[in-house]
Amino acid sequence: MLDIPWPKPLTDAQLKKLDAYRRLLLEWNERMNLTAITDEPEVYVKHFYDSLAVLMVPEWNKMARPGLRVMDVGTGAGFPGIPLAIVEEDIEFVLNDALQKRVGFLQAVVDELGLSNVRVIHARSEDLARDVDYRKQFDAVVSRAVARLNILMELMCPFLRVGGVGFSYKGPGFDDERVDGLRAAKRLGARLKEPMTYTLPLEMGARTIVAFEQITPISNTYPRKAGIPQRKPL
Ligand SMILES: C[S@@+](CC[C@H](N)C(=O)[O-])C[C@H]1O[C@@H](n2cnc3c(N)ncnc32)[C@H](O)[C@@H]1O
Repeated sequence: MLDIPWPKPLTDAQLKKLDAYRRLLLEWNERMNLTAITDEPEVYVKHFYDSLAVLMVPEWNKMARPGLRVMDVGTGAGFPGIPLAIVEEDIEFVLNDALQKRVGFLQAVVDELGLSNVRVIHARSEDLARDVDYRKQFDAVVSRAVARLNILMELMCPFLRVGGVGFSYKGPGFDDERVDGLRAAKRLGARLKEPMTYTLPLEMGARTIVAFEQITPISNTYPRKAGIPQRKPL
C-alpha cells in the first residue's frame, strides 16, 4: 500500500478497500480495457488521490450529510465514484456508464467490497436523465475525463436539483474550455464557480476541478437526444 498525503485522513478499512479495488482493476484489466495506468504508485495517485481531490473543494464540504445523493456520469472503471464511495460512506452514489462491460466490472467491485452505498447503472446519461427517478434528483454530480465542459454540462446538469452542484475533473489545461463552459452554463441555468487547481503527489502533475451550481430549473429541452450534445455542443 502506498503511503501518500491523502486529501483527508483515511481509516485502515478504507485503505484496505482501495487496495482490494486496485487488485480487481488489474485482474480484470487483463481481460478488458479498463485503464492504461497499472503501475501501483500511478494507480494510487492518478486514479485514487485524483478521485478524492474533490474533498478539498469547499463546495463539496459545504453539502449537508448524511443522505446526500451523488451521480457519477461516465464513470468508466469507477473514477471518481468508487474511491469516493469508499471514503464518503454516508453518501449514496449512482455510477453511470454507457459501456456494459465496464458496468459488469463495477458490479463485481461493489459486491466484493460490500459497498452498500453504490448503485451501478448501464445507460447513456442522455437517456437516464429523462427518467423521473434520476432527473433533478441529485445533490451533486461528478464526472472525470468524459467530454469538454460545454458538452459535459449538458450531460450533468439535468441530474441536479436546484441548488445542487456539479464537479467536473479536468487536466491542467482547462482555460481553453472556460468560454464555451460559461455559454453552456447560461443555457442550462447553472453558474460556474472559481476552479480549483491542485498538484498530485509524487510530482505526477497538476489537475483542476471546476464546480458549478444549478441556479434555476433546467429547461425540458436538455439534454438533447443521445449523441447531439457531442455533435452540436452548446
Ligand atoms: C475516458 S473514460 C473516463 C472514465 C472515468 N471517468 C475515468 O476518469 O477514468 C469516458 C467514459 O465515459 C463513458 N461515456 C461517454 N459518454 C457517455 C454518455 N453519454 N453516457 C454515459 N457514459 C458515457 C464511456 O463509456 C467511458 O467509459
